[in-house]
Amino acid sequence: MSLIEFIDVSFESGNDKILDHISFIAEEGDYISIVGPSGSGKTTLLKLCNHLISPTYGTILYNNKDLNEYEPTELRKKIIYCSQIPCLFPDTVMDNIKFPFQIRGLKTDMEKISKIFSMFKMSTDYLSKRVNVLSGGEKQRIALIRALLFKPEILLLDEVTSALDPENTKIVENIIVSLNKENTAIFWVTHNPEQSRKFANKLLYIEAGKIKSLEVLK
Ligand SMILES: Nc1ncnc2c1ncn2[C@@H]1O[C@H](COP(=O)(O)OP(=O)(O)OP(=O)(O)O)[C@@H](O)[C@H]1O
Repeated sequence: MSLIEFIDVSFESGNDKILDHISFIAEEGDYISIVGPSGSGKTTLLKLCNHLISPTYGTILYNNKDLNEYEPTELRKKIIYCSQIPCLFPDTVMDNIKFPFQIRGLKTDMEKISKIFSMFKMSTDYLSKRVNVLSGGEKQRIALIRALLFKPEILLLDEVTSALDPENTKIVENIIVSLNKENTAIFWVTHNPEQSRKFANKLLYIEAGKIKSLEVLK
């Protein structure tokens, strides 16, 4: 079943065509690797899916309904974007981790938090640390933990292992694969050729704002 559908979507800024009339369908349970040269429009595509930006032409459907018809805050509980440079509040790790509970009007669940930290093989001692003392790789993992506390329908990942060592990259990849098995659709922008083909069922190749191919891998 169609989960996200781009129908003739363009994104322009001034005279620049950043995405140029692209159309594709992502289905439930898809794991799509998005690849292409630097500046080809990959991040722009992810931001459109999350309604952080809007198409200047064309339509995006989510569950067969125009993305514009969803209330952005509600949409972003279901479609979560993790940027390459983690976007964390400049407070403690705990302040960041509490956020997904707060926006849902829920009490912070320490058991749930401990469980997810252990999945990432991270100590909960990080909770009291301030974000500004964390390394780039630690920030990437904290942002992922925050994104995964409540299972998204679609997870948009933008080079989220770029600052991680091979061991932590493997841990993150395994977590993402398990999540995909539980039916979360994954869109993963990566410059790592091995990572792009290992787990995905589709490979979307973008060049100069156009889709050059959508290869079915499995
Ligand atoms: N809002 C905007 N206004 C103007 N130009 C933009 C805007 N957003 C992106 N661009 C430009 O569009 C192009 C595509 O950007 P985008 O970040 O989507 O590329 P990318 O494929 O993700 O690149 P990378 O692999 O380097 O992260 C770039 O040249 C960028 O500078």
